[in-house]
Amino acid sequence: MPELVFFSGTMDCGKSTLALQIEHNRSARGLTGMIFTRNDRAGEGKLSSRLGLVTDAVEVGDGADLYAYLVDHLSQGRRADYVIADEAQFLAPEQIDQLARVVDDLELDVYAFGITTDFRSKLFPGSQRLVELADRVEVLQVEALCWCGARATHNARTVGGVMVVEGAQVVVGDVTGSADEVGYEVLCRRHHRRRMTAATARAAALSPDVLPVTSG
Ligand SMILES: Nc1ncnc2c1ncn2[C@@H]1O[C@H](COP(=O)(O)OP(=O)(O)O)[C@@H](O)[C@H]1O
Ligand SMILES: Cc1cn([C@H]2C[C@H](O)[C@@H](COP(=O)(O)O)O2)c(=O)[nH]c1=O
Repeated sequence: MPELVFFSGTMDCGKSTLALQIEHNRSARGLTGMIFTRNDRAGEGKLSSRLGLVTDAVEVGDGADLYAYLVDHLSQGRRADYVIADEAQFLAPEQIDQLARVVDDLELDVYAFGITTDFRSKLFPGSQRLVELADRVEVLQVEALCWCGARATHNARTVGGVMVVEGAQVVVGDVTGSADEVGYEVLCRRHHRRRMTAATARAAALSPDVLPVTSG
């Protein structure tokens, strides 16, 4: 039976790498994938991984109908044996419904990849719909780690290394942002709640307030 599978995790846990591996393994067996993405850091119409691999993809625009796109593609006599949707958190809930219809009516497997929650630990609407509709939700096995060594479960947005909690839900960026620009850092829940990033933890450790008091 074809399935809608949601591969979810924090930023930087290997989702796009797995998407590219699934694509590689299937195309090596002569299958053809339809690859959708939206707002990849590498630019429009790209699916990229931090390991350096990149492939072309169909950039999903606002209001695009993914089911109609596939029906049109197939009715032109072109092939699609399975579907990959990366950065699926950026898709609208209706587009997730369309992907579910691709599974049920076109009988294609759909593999969706995305982060579940935003920098405020709120569900992205697309991810919420995926959790509601997916046949399976798979959590990535390679764990991203918080600076404290615990498993990272949350995405923090940072400016100059300091966690921020105000701003638009969507701001494309990376976990390797330079000091003064908007970036992201993955944290465990404890440190996300305390808004303690690697930079602020380092600063706190160096603060004279926490140095041992010397007598005399
Ligand atoms: N230089 C490197 N050497 C080995 N693995 C790396 C390197 N850089 C990144 N990675 C791996 O790639 C992962 C990020 O992969 P990516 O597919 O871009 O993540 P995601 O799509 O989940 O944000 C990291 O968690 C790490 O495991
Ligand atoms: C937490 C959070 C992230 N984003 C953006 C930042 C990146 O461009 C993508 C995630 O990509 P990745 O391949 O999983 O690293 O999402 C955002 O727009 N808003 C957020 O709150």
